[in-house]
Amino acid sequence: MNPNLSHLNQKQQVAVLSESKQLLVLAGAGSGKTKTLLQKLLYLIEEKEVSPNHILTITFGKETANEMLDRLLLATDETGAYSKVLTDPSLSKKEKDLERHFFIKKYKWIDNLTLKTFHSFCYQILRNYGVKEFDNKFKIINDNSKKDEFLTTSATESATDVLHKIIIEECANSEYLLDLKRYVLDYLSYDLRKKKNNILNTYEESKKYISLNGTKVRSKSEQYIADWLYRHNIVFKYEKPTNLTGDFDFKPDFFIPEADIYLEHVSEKSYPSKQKEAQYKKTNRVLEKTFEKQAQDTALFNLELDRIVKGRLPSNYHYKVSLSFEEEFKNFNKEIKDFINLAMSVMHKAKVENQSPEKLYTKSQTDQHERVRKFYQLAIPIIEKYQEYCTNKSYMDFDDLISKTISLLKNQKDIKEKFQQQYKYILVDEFQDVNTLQVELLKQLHHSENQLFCVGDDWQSIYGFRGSNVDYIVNFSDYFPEAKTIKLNLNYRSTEHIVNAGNEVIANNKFKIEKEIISSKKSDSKIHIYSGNTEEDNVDFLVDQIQQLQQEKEYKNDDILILYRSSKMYYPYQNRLKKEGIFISRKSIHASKGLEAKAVFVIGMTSGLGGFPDVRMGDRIFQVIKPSNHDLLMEEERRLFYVAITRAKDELFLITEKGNESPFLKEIPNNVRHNINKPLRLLNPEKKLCQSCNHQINEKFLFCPHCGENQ
Ligand SMILES: Nc1ncnc2c1ncn2[C@@H]1O[C@H](COP(=O)(O)OP(=O)(O)OP(=O)(O)O)[C@@H](O)[C@H]1O
Repeated sequence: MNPNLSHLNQKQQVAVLSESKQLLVLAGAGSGKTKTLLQKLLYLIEEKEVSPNHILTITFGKETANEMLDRLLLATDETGAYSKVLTDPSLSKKEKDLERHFFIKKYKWIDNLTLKTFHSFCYQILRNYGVKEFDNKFKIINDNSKKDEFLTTSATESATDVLHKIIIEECANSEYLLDLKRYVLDYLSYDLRKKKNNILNTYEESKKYISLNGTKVRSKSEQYIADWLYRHNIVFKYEKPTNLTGDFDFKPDFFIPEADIYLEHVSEKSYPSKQKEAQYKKTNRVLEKTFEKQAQDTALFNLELDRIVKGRLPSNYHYKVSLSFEEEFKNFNKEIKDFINLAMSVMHKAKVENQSPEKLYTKSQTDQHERVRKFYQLAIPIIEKYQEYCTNKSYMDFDDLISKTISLLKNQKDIKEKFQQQYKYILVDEFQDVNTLQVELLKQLHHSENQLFCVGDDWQSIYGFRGSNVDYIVNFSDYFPEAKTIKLNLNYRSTEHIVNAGNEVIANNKFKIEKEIISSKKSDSKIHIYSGNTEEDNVDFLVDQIQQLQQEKEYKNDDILILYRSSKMYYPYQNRLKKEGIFISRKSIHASKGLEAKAVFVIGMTSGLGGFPDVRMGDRIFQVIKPSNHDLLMEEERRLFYVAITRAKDELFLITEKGNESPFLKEIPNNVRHNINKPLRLLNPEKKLCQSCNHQINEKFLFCPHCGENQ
């Protein structure tokens, strides 16, 4: 272990040596934030003789925590044995994890460090000290996502299972069930909506409203009548072909057999009903009429419908219908799933923003749209019951881990003091991605006499959609008033063209901290921007360039990285790369944080929906929790682009489609770009076709990489 500060540049050294109680190390990509944080850790232990027990290091992902542990082990293990473990290709990830565990145990000082993710840190606190706040033998409930961090203490049921169960229970109340069904029919059922929007050309197709029992009717008011009858357990026939006198066929709007009543609803669109009325009269039948005007006021309309059937049905006709969830929703499994997913997202977002279901409900009811109000009327009771259920079963989800730890520290001063005394140094990586709960937790843990050391890059904040808020880093001193900031502006990773392109791109964002990042490397080549005429051209180009890098520059698989905004963009490339025997790392940009490679290909640089940027404002339902803003979402997309291009050390390729280029490409300055528009055939005239399979190959190849035939 050697905290040799001469490896650091001057500003990095200042950060390591700083005694500030609240410090933000703010830097551009590749400027050594992680390196500085680790050096700080080593310096504290080695030079300042701080006990590892007094240091808390927090990271975002488990991978990053492991990477930091690896870097500490490598710096400590002078035998070289750990280095061998890490580079041993025969060891699986699981085996390497196990080895890491053994090595940590061997080096006591590393074992005594608290180097954890926010979640695993809170998990540990609640297990050991949370008994007054919650059952400390809690289990983790998650939403079917891949987090396997706490596998051994996970609940056997998922959050979705629980919500589903609760909805079924809630539907024992017929009012709730019918309201949910109305919501599903009105707002979630895609097939019905599709039908509604179609041009209606036949009389039958113009029945575009669907009532609770599945009857298709012609107007919203008729739907209301049908629903009212169904809710009151009254059997009815709609537009049943009828002939009362034997010489005239017609279709009454409604017929209620039990009461022997015919009901016609009259609106401006109704056909004249004189002939029908004559039939009823001739045969002495009871005809009742309702009018469109009455339907405007549901309270009055209810009374009117009640008056119509009163006295003609058994007196208990209005007794609540007993309906079964299974029966009512048997054709709507997908819609119920969508409703549950929406309720889950709302619950998650509300927790991250620290908003109670009660408060959310009140806010939602002032929304001008019925759909939004109705959603919350249905979802809030479910969310409240879900919380009760989880408490009863001692379940906690990932958000609860943090919020319960916060309330533990707030409610129990002795425990809070214990942690404040213990953690004299709190080091936080990737600070740009914190959310409201995480900032609150840090405030609770940080004592004014201790040091809070945060590193991050506001230009790389890309998790706003998951609840993180770039404001915490941009306005750090609003939240930590004693704060000092050190800016690291020397990029060690990328060539000057790439660094300049990054600076120029991010200059288009308004909500940021100004910094001028400088490169430490001269550029050999410009940024390659390829716009093919077809998808095939793009695939050809990517394959060709990878082969050239491998053959001419001897790049290994690890030296090349393919990045995309969304995984769909990779589909056209997938099979071809496999066919060509090219096994290169590929990642979504969100998952590429902290990574670097000699050559980076960013594919799918197109415009429009599903391209890049891909700004989606989300469902209005979420606006109740936190209003979204198009410009801010656009800035987050641009930061995502910045993260993508700054992963490249030497070569950067941006692949787009001619005529459909991403607007971000225009932001790359002309003096650092190399535009390529021609298809590969014209680019590389020295290419030839394989004699056996006709595949286009490099002139120099002795065999075809596609079919293997000698040339
Ligand atoms: N003072 C330095 N001298 C030489 N190389 C350095 C120095 N500081 C950092 N580096 C190198 O620069 C590269 C980037 O460093 P590091 O990963 O710590 O940056 P980062 O700021 O965390 O990056 P990003 O935020 O883009 O993921 C690494 O290869 C690292 O070893």
